[in-house]
Amino acid sequence: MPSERRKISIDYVMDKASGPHFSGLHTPTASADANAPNHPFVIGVSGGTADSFYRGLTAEELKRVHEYNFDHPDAFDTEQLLNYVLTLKSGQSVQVPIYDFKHHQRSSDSFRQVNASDVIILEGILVFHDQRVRNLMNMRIFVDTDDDVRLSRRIKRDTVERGREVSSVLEQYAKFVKPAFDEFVLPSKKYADVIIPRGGENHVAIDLIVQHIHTKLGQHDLCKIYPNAYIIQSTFQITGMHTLIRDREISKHDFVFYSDRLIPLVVEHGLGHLPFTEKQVITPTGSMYTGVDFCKKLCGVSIVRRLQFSVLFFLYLLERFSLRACCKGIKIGKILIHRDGDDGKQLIYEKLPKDISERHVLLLDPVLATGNSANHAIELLIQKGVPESHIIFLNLISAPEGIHRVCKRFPSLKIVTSEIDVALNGEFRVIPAPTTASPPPAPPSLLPPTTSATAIPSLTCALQCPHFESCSGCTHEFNLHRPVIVDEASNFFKSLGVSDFTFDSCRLWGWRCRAKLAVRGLSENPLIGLYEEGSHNVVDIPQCKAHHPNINAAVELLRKGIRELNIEPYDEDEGTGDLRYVQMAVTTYNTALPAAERYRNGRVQVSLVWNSRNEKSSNSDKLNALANFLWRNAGPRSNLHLIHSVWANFQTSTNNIIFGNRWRHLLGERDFWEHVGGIDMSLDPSSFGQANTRAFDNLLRKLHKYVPFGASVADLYAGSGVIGLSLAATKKCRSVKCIEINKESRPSFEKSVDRLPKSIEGSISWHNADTSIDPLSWLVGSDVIVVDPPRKGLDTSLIDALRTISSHKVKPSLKGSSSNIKEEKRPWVLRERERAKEASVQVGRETVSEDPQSLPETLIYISCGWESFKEDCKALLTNKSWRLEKAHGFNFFPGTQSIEVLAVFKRSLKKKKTGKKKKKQG
Ligand SMILES: C[S@@+](CC[C@H](N)C(=O)[O-])C[C@H]1O[C@@H](n2cnc3c(N)ncnc32)[C@H](O)[C@@H]1O
Repeated sequence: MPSERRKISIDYVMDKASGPHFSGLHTPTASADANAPNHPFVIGVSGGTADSFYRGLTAEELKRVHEYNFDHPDAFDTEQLLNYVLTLKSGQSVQVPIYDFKHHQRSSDSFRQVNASDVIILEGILVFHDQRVRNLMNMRIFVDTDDDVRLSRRIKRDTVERGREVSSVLEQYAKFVKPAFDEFVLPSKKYADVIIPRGGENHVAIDLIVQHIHTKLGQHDLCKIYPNAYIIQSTFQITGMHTLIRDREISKHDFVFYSDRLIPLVVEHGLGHLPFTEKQVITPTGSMYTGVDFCKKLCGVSIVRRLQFSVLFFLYLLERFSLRACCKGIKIGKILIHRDGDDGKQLIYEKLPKDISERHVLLLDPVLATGNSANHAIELLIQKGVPESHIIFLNLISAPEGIHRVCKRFPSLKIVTSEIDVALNGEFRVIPAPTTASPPPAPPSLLPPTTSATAIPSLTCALQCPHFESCSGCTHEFNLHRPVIVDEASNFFKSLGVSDFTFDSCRLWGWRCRAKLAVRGLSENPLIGLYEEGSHNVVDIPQCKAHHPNINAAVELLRKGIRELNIEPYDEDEGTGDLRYVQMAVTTYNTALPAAERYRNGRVQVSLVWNSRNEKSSNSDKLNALANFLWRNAGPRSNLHLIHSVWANFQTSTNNIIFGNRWRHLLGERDFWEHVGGIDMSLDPSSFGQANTRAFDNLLRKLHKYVPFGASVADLYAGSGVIGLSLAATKKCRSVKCIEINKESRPSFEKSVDRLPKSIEGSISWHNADTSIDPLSWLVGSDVIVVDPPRKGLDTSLIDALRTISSHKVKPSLKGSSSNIKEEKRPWVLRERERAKEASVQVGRETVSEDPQSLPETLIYISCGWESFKEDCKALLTNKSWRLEKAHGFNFFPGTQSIEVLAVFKRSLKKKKTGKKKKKQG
């Protein structure tokens, strides 16, 4: 970034902040209060003193002013500070008091007007002291300045600006300032998101922060920051077209159709920036019309890389149809950027008209990601003599990083785009803005990941949650897009011969669609959240950054209901109280809404875990009242249709198990559907469901690649059978067996099977069984085994069976149906034959379509527990019965160090001894 520009933005912040430490920053074209954004970005800077909010001293205090501790939190009017920040946040201006240091009073006749702003900077040495103030901040910065430097600055300020003696400054420093700093200020450092060593001279840190704020200001603000960036006016039509072309499931026909509609809009907008000359024509009625003449000398240049089909196709459409249709006689050129060279940006080819320097250039690139290739191409055009101001850069999707990079470097060039996404992820793919509800598509990776990019804590991917310190839900605040464990995983797999481990990120915030929260505290002040690390204290987590926003909204409503209806939260020590836990699960399955709006409008299934044996217990009136309260306020008849359904679970045991065995559906739709892995899946509240639905969908789609069409599959630890059913539907499996210990999952399986396409002919069954008992019987007869165990990993008996499977001989008696296999091999089933029959569900053809003698060739291990996975993986590989072929990681739990792993193992086939060898041996 040119230093001159950097200085401008910082000076601007500083300029506004130079008053008494409470400042608003308007981006250059932001208008006053009326247009202030709904959510200004509040930055707390612990560095100076919050002079504006000193209390005026009483007559008594004035008498002994030398003993008054101005550095104690009590010296400030925190309530007023809180009020002012809230007012500014709500879009109204405030009149900040001015403190008179001579008389130790607030000036009665003057104040400073601070208008509502996009960015509010709240500066003061103690601004992190009060939790309520801290919670209002989006970002907390601690300026770490050396003690000596602080003292010398204080001496200078108090003697020069406040007319005090050096000796009195020193006395005050030793008596009050330093002790208060050590007692209140230093400990508050832990609340900072960013600590800046060396204070304001640290330009690298300040630059990072400024960049972060720029990103936070959002897409339209980028256009305010860079007058050379233009975004075409968004309409539902345009968003709709984006939604369609970004959908990975779009048909080719629709992709062509909608791209062909969208691209000309960008091109037309770009053409509007070309210079024109006035021209007069005579109309057929003989009158004169004064208009303009188009710019004649034009050239369209596309940036070409080795890209996936969709991007090349975009370019093709851009050139052939949009440009040629919009601008008759336009010349076309190409710049090929080859990314595999030294630094991934080596230029290898260019084909441009000879007179390019005389032309206006429309530079075309469908996606502007990092901006590296674009800058490279622009430099080349400038070298060829094209003036910077003659270049208009057109693209469909831009990442803020790319806009920053190009606009800063080439301020006279213009960028026209149709959407600006939120950011780039760790793999330098654009992350769609939150309004885009579809999962991130797979736009091209424009650069290979570099180590430096992952080493810097990414502020754009920071959690920024006020509950981080106390809540046990998240363990990591930065680089949500790439948990540190990914590097460990990558090395682990490399050491096992898999060097192409990939990691996919998805939503970084609002990803959790299923949350179990404890309810504790008092009815007038309920705490709804998770346990504090290592304790049984529940931390209230309103507005959790990981939760789907509608879970947060439902939690707030529940809190209100608890208060209004006087519901007693559970008391663990006494075993008393009514409401123990709540499970909130979001369904984004709503076919009445356009796909892009489904995620945002997800509805919440609320399961209230009630401290009683059943619905006839004495406190059940309150349960019904609470359910009705939720339904009345956020059910289908309310303005805010948030709640999908309400369930009750009855639990009285004193152990830590959340759910009891008894469930009751109280209100709303009974069935809860989600669309994942290409199928509609029903999930009862009692069955296991993945919390990160979007990331799970990504995983399933990857998993499909490793299962051949027509395979027979055993899905162990199956839950409701989502993996098995998704394979049955997409891979037309010959047979699918799902094995699950929790019988509550069966109804979900049955309902989901009913929704499978009728064309599926294979046999599909679900068995209520413990995988660890006689595991071999589930393995034999399947080509592919999928295991998705809980965090603790595979049962030892299953690992043993997998390790020894190659030496397994199928007894002739085992031939026949799979149920025969069970009956022969598992005496406990024989003994309980009737019950076992009841516990299995079979759909599809009667004839069993697995080869009872075949042994699995592929093992797909899905793991949510990295440590146990490593152990299981080593155990599977030690006797060489399996080899690891592929491994992929998925960001299922942003904010934590957990990742979900999909590992594919292939069974090592024993080499048959050749006749030659036999002879030799003989
Ligand atoms: C991580 S979940 C996966 C469920 C399913 N694959 C899904 O994605 O929805 C693990 C499942 O294994 C089940 N389970 C745990 N131990 C088991 C065992 N010994 N035998 C069979 N299932 C078991 C649990 O009840 C749970 O449903």
